[in-house]
Amino acid sequence: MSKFLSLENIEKRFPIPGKEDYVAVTNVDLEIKENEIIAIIGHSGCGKSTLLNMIAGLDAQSEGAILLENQHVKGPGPERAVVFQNHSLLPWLTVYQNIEMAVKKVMPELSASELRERVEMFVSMVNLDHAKDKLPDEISGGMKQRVGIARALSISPKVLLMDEPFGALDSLTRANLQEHLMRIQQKVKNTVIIITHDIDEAVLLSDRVIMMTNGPEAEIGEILEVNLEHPRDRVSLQHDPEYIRCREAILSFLYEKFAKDDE
Ligand SMILES: Nc1ncnc2c1ncn2[C@@H]1O[C@H](COP(=O)(O)OP(=O)(O)OP(=O)(O)O)[C@@H](O)[C@H]1O
Repeated sequence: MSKFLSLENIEKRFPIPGKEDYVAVTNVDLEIKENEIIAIIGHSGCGKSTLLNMIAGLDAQSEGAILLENQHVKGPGPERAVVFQNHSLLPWLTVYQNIEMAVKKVMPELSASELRERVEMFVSMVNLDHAKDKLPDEISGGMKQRVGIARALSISPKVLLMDEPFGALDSLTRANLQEHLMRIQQKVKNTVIIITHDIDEAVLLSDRVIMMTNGPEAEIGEILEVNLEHPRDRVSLQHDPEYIRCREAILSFLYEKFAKDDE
């Protein structure tokens, strides 16, 4: 089987004026399968965003290669959509228009009716039909994040990259968005890489959890397989031995093997 997304021996160094380069991440080797959901977890500063930005093509690695379906990643592209923590919506456009703009840009060949159909499908997918004509300032943080997810998915990316997408939200809104994501993922089944600080979120959503050691020179410390069927139900999982095993493995990695004093 051909490879889907490969990170090959990635290192990222940042130049520091007057000093040696800061090596943020090093030796990162990872094969990600199509339709796989990967969570990346690690203490603050271990290079999670750095890694995601390189996969997004927003920043270049210093060493190594990133290949998506055998093509080198050299810059941003519509096959890799990103959702950030602070939903970067355009404030002067409505919910509908924010999604429409993305679709228009990536799929200029669509007719007016195909465009409308596609935008409406993604507005509905995140249950925002009632708010489609509102401006970002007129909706809640959780709703904004749903628009960000709909906008990212509306261009049919091969890979959805999420940098702590629910990090700024309260726990109930966060749980609600996780449900949305799981439901949508059952339908669209694309490959997802999600950065999180939240152990339960990592186990609930992902097929594998990539645990990073602390920086500088952060590396992949351990990779945990989450052997739980999708769709998952957060309530029944609480008592599932596999869920408990995964939680404990991450807790032990973060707070015993790679504990960090300043957090
Ligand atoms: N442009 C830059 N110049 C110099 N150092 C940088 C730059 N960007 C990131 N770093 C450093 O690289 C390391 C990794 O940063 P990164 O933001 O990827 O970590 P993170 O794991 O995503 O952190 P957090 O969980 O706090 O968001 C940090 O020590 C950070 O200070």
